[in-house]
Amino acid sequence: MSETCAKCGAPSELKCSACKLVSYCNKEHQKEDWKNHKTNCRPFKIADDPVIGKCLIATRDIKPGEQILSEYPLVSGPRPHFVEEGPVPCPGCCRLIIGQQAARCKGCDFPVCNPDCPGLQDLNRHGQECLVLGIRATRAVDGLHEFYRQDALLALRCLLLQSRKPQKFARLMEMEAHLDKRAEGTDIYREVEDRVVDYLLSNFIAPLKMLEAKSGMTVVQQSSREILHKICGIIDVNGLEISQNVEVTALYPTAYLLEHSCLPNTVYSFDSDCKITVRAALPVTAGDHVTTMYTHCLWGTQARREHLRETKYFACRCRRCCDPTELGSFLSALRCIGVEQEPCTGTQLPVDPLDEDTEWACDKCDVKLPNAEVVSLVNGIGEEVDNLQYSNPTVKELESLLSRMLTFLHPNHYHAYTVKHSLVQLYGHQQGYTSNQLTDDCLARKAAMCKELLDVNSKIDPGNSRLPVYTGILFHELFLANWTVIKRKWDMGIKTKVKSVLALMVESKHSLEQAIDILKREKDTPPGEKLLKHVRTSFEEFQRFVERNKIELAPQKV
Ligand SMILES: C[S@@+](CC[C@H](N)C(=O)[O-])C[C@H]1O[C@@H](n2cnc3c(N)ncnc32)[C@H](O)[C@@H]1O
Repeated sequence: MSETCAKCGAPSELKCSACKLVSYCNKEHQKEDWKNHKTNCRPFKIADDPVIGKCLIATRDIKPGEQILSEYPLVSGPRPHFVEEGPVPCPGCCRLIIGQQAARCKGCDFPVCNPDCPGLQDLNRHGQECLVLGIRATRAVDGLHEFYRQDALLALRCLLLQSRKPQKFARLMEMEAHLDKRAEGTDIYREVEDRVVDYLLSNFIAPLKMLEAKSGMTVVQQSSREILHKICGIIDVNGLEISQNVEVTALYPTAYLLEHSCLPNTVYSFDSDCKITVRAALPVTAGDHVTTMYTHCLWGTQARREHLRETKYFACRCRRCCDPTELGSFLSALRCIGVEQEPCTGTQLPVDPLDEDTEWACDKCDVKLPNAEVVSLVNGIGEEVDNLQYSNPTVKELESLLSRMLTFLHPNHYHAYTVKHSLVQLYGHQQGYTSNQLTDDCLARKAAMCKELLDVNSKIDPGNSRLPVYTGILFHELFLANWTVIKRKWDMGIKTKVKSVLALMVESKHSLEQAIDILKREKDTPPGEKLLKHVRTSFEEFQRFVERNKIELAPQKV
């Protein structure tokens, strides 16, 4: 980022407010430079689409890795999850704490990480809401989660913005809340009414209104039920979740306009002050919509579309959703078992993936399946996978479930993917399957599984924007499988003069380089940082081996 004037080179503090990428020493130089800067400033415009609403359209070609926007949130706060038990976020810093054992805020008695947490005094964080929460005189004895509802804090923070930062409040109120889909009588209305609206109104806003009437001073101008419902809708539809040791939800002035695609062309990251930076993950051409992903990349089309319908109130029609094969990944596909007299080896795919009740048809025989049957089969297998995953499974248990599910599911089905991704991390590590104990066949199976899953990832996440840690793990585990094979061969005197060994060395180096390249961007997340450390250690060991044995490989970039 430039700290000298883009026009004259003098020290400068005034940044272009749109892109924050260039600085000027004064307004005149900024104006004079605009002709030159406007082609590099924010590379998008805001458009209004009849289906999507407001969205961002690229105004020039953008290369992968290039910054698209960077900005601070209008407001941020504890993620509004309904918490019935377990850890809760500290209202000062949003780090998770055990409420029952935690210290309490001196002002309002809410559980906090530490009474001196700097966020407790900060007006942009807990500082202002604390004054309102402190109005309630009673303190919790039992039912801590009912008494101190962290899930209502962000809504209160948004409400209080109107007196302190009216412009930010006005921008917030422009956001889509989908109130028509959250009207009285819906489950979400009842949930929000009970958990947030009644809670805030009866415990804090009503007493605040009495104080306002007595003093003649107004702290919150608008505090009706309707406005609180609207705020909760805005948070649910537009909030971005930040999970870096904290549980924060934040609302951004421009980034909220990123529309959804199941094949997004951007990736975003946050710094410790919740500043978001959005970069291109794929090449973006002038005129393209600038997109992100609101749902889970590793879910099949029906699960993703249902999630989007229920939480964001729209029907996704992106390229991946329209394609029965999901871009050739076959993530939702089933195996066709044919009929009794004529077993089949074909693949069952949805006839119309955009129809929630689509028929499924085989690509080889005439067998068709009703959607209800597919849903029941897939949900049943999904439950088995979840139950097994929670029980710390053994390799044998996972292998057995995988072999049973593959009677009905395509090998790339997302339930099979989950089991295989666990298996590749246990082969070579779990007792009985450590690298010394693995048979050559098992090593070959591990490497093949890694490659299958990497192939799926390259189709559904070509920009490595959604699955970087999954992909990093796969490249590293592929390296570990190959590495064990190489060392075994080496010990038998089969060295790089043998073509297959040299090829394995080259593949190993490539796997490590790919893993490091992808994980470098994840170094600020706890799982990314931990994995990157392991991969770098493997890379150093690999390099020492190459040097010691004077092996000639293509030049190394990392
Ligand atoms: C975070 S907001 C994005 C800004 C919004 N378009 C607006 O006008 O304020 C999310 C909402 O945008 C719309 N949206 C986003 N992506 C969409 C898509 N791919 N197809 C249809 N609607 C979409 C939906 O109404 C969704 O609930």
